[in-house]
Amino acid sequence: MNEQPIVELKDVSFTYGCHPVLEKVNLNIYPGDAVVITGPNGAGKTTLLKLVLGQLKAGAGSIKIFGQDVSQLKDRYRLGYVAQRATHFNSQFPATVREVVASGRVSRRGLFRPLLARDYNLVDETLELVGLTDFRQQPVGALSGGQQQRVFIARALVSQPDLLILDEPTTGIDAMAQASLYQLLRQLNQERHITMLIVSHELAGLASVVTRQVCLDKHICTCQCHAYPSLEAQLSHCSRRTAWQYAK
Ligand SMILES: Nc1ncnc2c1ncn2[C@@H]1O[C@H](COP(=O)(O)OP(=O)(O)OP(=O)(O)O)[C@@H](O)[C@H]1O
Repeated sequence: MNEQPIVELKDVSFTYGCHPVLEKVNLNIYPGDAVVITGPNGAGKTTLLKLVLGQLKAGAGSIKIFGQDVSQLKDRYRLGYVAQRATHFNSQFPATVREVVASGRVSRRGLFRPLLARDYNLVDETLELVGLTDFRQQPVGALSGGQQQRVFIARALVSQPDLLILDEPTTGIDAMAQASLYQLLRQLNQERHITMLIVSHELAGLASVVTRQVCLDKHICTCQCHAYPSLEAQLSHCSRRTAWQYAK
């Protein structure tokens, strides 16, 4: 592939104190990819996302985002991030859905520059895209878990990121909300061409969304891009592998 990767991890290692978590991890993500990272609890998946976001610094190796060293990246709004358990929201929190989504525009505009009419137009378009137009004036704490997850996806999308990063996006939401979230993610990737990096254990549900799966165990990241006749076969292999790792 000649295209420049959006994310390029080369021999990345990371240690919390004296507890090694990632060792010589290599991973490239290209424009248009929808990559899911799976692996057992404690494998280092969230740690890897934090390294990509520049929230943690690798102990060894290099991380490039849009071709720049992650520590030099200026346009942070190009990375849209929905954290794990983003939906564990205080139900008394007074902000409306529209206000929470609009706050995602601040990183694009700059902290001291007020939002303009065109920013609010984009907020409303994004609310429409995620199916929350009718809820825009409601307090975000009053929404269901699945609806709140959409609010946070909209908040990440409204800065018009080149890469959307989602950590366990389906945690705590029911099967119907999960199915509609998968449909939204598929639409964002296939129709809007948004590149995605998703951490999830929900392999079956994501089969129709992702273009590639990466299995992360504590030390090794294995990309099995072309080894299987179908994505389903690849996912099935990785599920078995993960189950085996749990059983160890
Ligand atoms: N701030 C921290 N300080 C010390 N150790 C940490 C810290 N954060 C995570 N760890 C440890 O690092 C390892 C990897 O954690 P991480 O959260 O990246 O795993 P994960 O694969 O995302 O797990 P899960 O699937 O449970 O979310 C775990 O053993 C965890 O206990």
